[in-house]
This record gives sequence, C-alpha cells and structure tokens, in this order.
Amino acid sequence: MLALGKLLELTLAGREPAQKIQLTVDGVQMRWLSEGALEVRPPQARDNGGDLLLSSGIHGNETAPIELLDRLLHGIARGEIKPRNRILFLFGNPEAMRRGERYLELDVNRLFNGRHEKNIGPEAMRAAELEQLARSFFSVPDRSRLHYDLHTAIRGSKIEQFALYPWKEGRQHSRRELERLRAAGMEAVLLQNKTSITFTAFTYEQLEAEAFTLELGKARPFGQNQGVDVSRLETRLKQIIEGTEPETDSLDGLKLFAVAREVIKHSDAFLMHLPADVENFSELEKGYLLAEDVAKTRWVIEEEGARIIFPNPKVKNGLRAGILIVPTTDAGLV
Ligand SMILES: O=C(O)CCC(=O)N[C@@H](CCC(=O)O)C(=O)O
Ligand SMILES: [Zn+2]
Repeated sequence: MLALGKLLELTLAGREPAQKIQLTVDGVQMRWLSEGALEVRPPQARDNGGDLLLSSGIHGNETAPIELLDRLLHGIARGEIKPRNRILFLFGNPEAMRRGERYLELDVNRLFNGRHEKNIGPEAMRAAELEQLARSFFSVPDRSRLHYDLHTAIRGSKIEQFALYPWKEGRQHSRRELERLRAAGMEAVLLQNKTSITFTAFTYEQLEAEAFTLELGKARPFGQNQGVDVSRLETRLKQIIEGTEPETDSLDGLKLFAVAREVIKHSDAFLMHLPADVENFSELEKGYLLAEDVAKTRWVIEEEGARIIFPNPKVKNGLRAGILIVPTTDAGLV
C-alpha cells in the first residue's frame, strides 16, 4: 500500500512522510497537508463535483471513528475504493490520540467559530489549523460540500447512533441529508436551534457545508470496537465516495429531536442529579430537579417528553454540561 495510505500510523508515530504526494494505481492523488491531514483527489475525468470532509479523533479516545476512516483510506490507497469526489481526511487531535485521551487541556470541539482566538496552547492552535484546512478545502466554488465529524460518546445510549445537525439563521435543514443519514444507519437526528462552537457548527455556519456530528456508540480504546457497528455508515460512505449512492426518499423510523435547553455549568458548585451511569436519551419527568448551581440556579424539567444527552458535570465552567431535548417533527425541513 502507498505510504500515505498509512496516515493513521504516521500520525500516531508523530512522523512526517518523506514524500508528500503520491498517486494510486488508479490515478488518484493523495496529498499529505499537515499532521493528520490528507487530501484525496480523483482524476479530473472521474470527478463528480463533490467535496467531502471526513474528520475523527477530534476527541483522541474516540477510536472506532478513527479506525473507520483508516479503513476507507487504506481502500483508496490500494485502489479498491475508487473516489469520484475530493476528500479531506482529518484526525483532529493527534497528541490526544497518541495518549488515548479525550483532550489534553482544552476540548478541541469547543474551540471553533472564534473560540480558539480566546485561548492559548496546542489545542487552540490545532483548532485554528483545522479551520484553515477546512476553509481551504471548501474554497472551490460550485461544488457540493459535505462534512461528517465522527465521534463516540462517553456513556451508553438508549439510541446508539445519531446525528447532530447544526443551525444557522436563515438556513433550513435538508430532508435529503436526513434521508441519507437514515440510510447510513442513524436512528435519530438532533436539530440544533442556535449557533455553536463545534467543528461542524463552523463548517455549516461559515463554509456553507452540510455538516453533521455523528455519534456512533460508546468510546473504547483502539482494537476494542467490536461492539460498535459502523457497517451501514461505512457502506454509505463508500457509496458517496464512489458516486454509487442509491436514491433514498424516506425518513421512516428516523426520530427527530429539538434542543429544549442547553445546561451550562457556571461554577464549581454545579451539581447534576443523575446516576453516573445514566444513558444518553434517558427520559426525565416533568418537575425533576436536574441540576443546581451558584446563586440558587436550578434546572427543573418543564418540558413534556424531555430527555438528556451528553450529561457531564465535569466540564469546565462556562461549558455545556448536558443537552435537554424534546421530540419534534419534520415540518421545518426543505
Ligand atoms: O459523550 C459525551 O458526553 C460527548 C460525546 C461527544 O464528544 N459529543 C460531541 C457532540 C458535538 C456536537 O454537539 O455537535 C461533543 O461533545 O463534542
Ligand atoms: Zn467526541
């Protein structure tokens, strides 16, 4: 296999390849851009006008998505997968990947849309670099732009695989993209209703990409992801890459949720009243006292059908410690 197909090995070893550009047997150009960043270009005659950004390892201990991108890249480097679109592969936080940790000092996925400028350190610099790589990749006019940022969650989930769809004023969520996600095995989509500081919020809000954070199961170390079934997503990604995606026109069974409230941790006095092993999408009764914080701040459930995702009282002050969500319909999709 071509050396650049081993982007994961290079990244984990902290090595820079001697040769930065390589061609597959099939005429596909692979170009190493920077640590954990590789661009794939199909021969011009085969290019179908799509630009696809695939990222993982934004959280260094979320290895199933890293292994998935590694398999796709191997397939391309060996000439077994024949791309018809441009692809940018990104491993988000190489140092955290090497250490098997979510992050070192700062959560990279809270450093986009200007946040890296207000912080210092390697992770702030990496977020700035990721923004630059994505901006440059998505700078070619008149091409479709799609970004999947692949994650696994800290805890188990009543709904194993789901997507988060960012929000931008004046832009509507796309039904076609949700049909595609359903075909890729996603069981639910959370439709955001405000701007955010995650990677997909950046590519959606600033680079006009269709962008999704995909949650694929529970985070485990490298080689221990037998329980995370990414087969439907993997098949769909190969089809998108090769331009062989079957038409899909159904949202049947796909559960849609809206954000009711984000629970923000304001101080060290923050307390969350949930068992440590509570699963994502657990339902919460009306009247339930979810959390408390300084100045008698209380988070009491008022919403019908409320559920919690990503509860995490250990986040830094000022950050999201959980999202309260409620069921919604497809009425706002175009
Ligand atoms: O399990 C958790 O608590 C976090 C899992 C995770 O990393 N999720 C992403 C979601 C990003 C988004 O809101 O689009 C994150 O927290 O960064
Ligand atoms: Zn993550």
